[in-house]
Amino acid sequence: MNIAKVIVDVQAKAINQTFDYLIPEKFRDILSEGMRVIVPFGPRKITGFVVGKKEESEFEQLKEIIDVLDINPVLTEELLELGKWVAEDTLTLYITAYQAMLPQVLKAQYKKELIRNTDEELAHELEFLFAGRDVIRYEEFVQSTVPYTTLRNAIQDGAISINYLVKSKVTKKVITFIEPNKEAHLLEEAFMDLSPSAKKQRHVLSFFLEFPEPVEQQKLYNLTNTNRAVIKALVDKGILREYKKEVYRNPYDDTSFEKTLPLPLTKQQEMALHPIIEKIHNHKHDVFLVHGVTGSGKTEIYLQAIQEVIKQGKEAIVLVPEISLTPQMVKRFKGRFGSDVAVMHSALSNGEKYDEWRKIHAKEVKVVVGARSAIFAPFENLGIIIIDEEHETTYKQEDQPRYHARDVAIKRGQYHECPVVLGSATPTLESYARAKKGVYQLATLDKRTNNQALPKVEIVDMRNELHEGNRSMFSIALKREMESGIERGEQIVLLLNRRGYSTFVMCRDCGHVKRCPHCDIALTYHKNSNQLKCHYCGYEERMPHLCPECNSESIRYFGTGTQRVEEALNQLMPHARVIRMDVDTTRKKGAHEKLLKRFANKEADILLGTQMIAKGLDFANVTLVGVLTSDSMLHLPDFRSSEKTFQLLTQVSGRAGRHELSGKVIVQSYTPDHYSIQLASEYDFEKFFLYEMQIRKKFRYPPYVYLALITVSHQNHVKAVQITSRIAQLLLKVVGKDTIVLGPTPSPIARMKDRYRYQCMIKYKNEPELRSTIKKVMDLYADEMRKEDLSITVDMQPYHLM
Ligand SMILES: Nc1ncnc2c1ncn2[C@@H]1O[C@H](COP(=O)(O)OP(=O)(O)OP(=O)(O)O)[C@@H](O)[C@H]1O
Ligand SMILES: [Zn+2]
Ligand SMILES: [Zn+2]
Repeated sequence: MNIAKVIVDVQAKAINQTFDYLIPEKFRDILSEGMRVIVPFGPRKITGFVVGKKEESEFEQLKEIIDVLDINPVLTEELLELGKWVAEDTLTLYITAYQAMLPQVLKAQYKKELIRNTDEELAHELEFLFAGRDVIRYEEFVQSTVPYTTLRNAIQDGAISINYLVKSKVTKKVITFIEPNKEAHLLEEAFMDLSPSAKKQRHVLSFFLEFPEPVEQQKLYNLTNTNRAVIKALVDKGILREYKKEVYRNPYDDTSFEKTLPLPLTKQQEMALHPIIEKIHNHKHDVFLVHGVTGSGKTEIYLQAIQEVIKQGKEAIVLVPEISLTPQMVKRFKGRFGSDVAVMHSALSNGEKYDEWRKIHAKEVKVVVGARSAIFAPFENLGIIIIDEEHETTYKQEDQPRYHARDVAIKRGQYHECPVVLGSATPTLESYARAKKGVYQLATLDKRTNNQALPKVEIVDMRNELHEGNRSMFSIALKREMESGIERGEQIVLLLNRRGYSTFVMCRDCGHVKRCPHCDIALTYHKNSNQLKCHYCGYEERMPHLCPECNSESIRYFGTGTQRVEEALNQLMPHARVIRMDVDTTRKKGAHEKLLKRFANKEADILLGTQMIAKGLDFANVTLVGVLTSDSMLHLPDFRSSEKTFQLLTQVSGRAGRHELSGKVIVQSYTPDHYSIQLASEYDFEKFFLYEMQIRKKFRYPPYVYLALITVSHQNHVKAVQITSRIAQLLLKVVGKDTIVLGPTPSPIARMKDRYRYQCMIKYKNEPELRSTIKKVMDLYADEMRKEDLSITVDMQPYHLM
């Protein structure tokens, strides 16, 4: 077959189709589906994905493929199909979906090199090409006469590998190792010969006498508390030797994880695991919802299910909300499965991400633990997919393609005929409703593994505190509990719920609030730089001394940032040691882990932080959890705000009393009677579910209906309204009579970056044609979108209603 069907990298609606290209003779044997190619497109050369091959084309005079970028396909047949589905389901371009499935490095064209991995004889032509070298530039191969099939075979045998040169740096990292340069008894002699005053050198040698293996230079510095000069002196004397070695940039040092063994399961764990194992054995797809209270041992269930999958020679994907936020989670998977685990998350550098992806692609690992996009891991023999904390909204991508990882997981589970496990202490209403209907299999764990009761929750009415003259952000009860906890040598987690509660600037005299001149939103105060910033467009200005409206001096910032809480805490309890964890203190790579480690080592009494401390943490010594502002989220214009509040309170309460010590939770609130706060304090998920479902039914929200959100934005206000209104009318004409089309209404942020934003929301139960209808409507505006800077976006599963 000498014609390739190619999806090209052009971001335009009109181009969302395959183009035929002729496959030149030299690529004919190796070119296969799922490879990236370079093709001519108009006057340009662009990349594309080969999605099929055929004998004949209805077009004449096809252009030829210029180059092939991969020797092994980067997308499997399954992933090609999956990408097509994702694109169609989310109304995105095929190319956008395919690119979302690959690490960044593979989205661009990078230089490549070929590395010889073996001393054994290569094929004749290859020996000639390498000419005694271990590494050659890929271009040398392209310019040679060596057939592509020969190279492909050598790569498949593992004799040669391809390396992408990212950012002109090699993707592999070079590390310096130090080792003894003499045999043991000679090393001892050398030790004796050293002058007794060379204390540091003697110390290093005594280390090597005990551990004569090579050790990383950096580690050696730490282990022996020494420096470069000392090592260099020993190297110069010929006692030690240094050499450089290429290693994978492994962000996690596998040897540093303590090996763990499967725990004997509790009865409830056993009952949850058993049906999953059954599906694994019978190669059947099914979706399980493991609803287990915090600390009920859900992770141990995942681990043992994966173990079974690995035993069958299959692979596992584990999604966690944003893994950099839960280093403890990585530890648990690496501890059980060691170097069989790849880790993928957004805090890794592009090179590191690529390394992890490549380990999966090369089948060097069995398990991937990762954030949302890890759902596209190129495994070909999946035995299980696990989504931990399935209620987290980070599983929904907010850019194109706007997919939900849960949907993709189920699609892949069906293809591979393997179970999908959703786990949470607070499942989404959507999932729980499905489980109750029997669409998913429900397993309930209502006991903690340590058989401790869930920590008791006390709700403090902050309005009363105010009446009684306590103007601080800490209630009397919280202060009392914190003090007695610290006295007993126990630790405290303090949550500041910052969503919808940022630090804005207001004039106390006239009420004027500083807003962004380009977006319809209050500016946020940044203390360090004494500036006001817009979080949507990046606009910034200096904090004013006087109110621009009334010239009063009483302009100041409101709201409670973590910094301010920290200051207040230091005043209230000067002896307490506080670790603050928020976006500011965790920006640096590895900072997150360091802070948690310090807390685990009891270097602080209080861990103060935002949402990021609410989940996944497991510290034995934490007995008190305080929630400073439990209701700040309740008033956001989002129908899920009660659900999110319930989830957050339940999750953060679960951080206390997880081991021997029992725990307590204090929730401060201005709306203590709100059902989501009341029911969270009673850990009554079932009751919350029933109550909230009634509300969703009454107001017609998911899971009773599906939503689609169309957002139109334009610099001209009238135009934005008109187009949204026209779209709403067009849709109204074709949808069924049960379907509701709302709009045009201003988006919750009605202006952003000087563009007016209007939206149209569709609530429907059954509209099989809705996607194609919306597509047709969008096509009407395709020209205007290209030429007039009109933007129309569609979200078929909106989470951020902002
Ligand atoms: N069968 C078991 N026997 C004894 N201890 C167990 C068992 N299973 C789990 N544990 C321990 O119980 C604690 C809680 O388990 P785990 O963290 O897996 O719970 P979880 O349900 O995932 O909690 P969360 O939702 O709060 O993250 C952990 O310290 C874990 O090591
Ligand atoms: Zn004023
Ligand atoms: Zn702005």
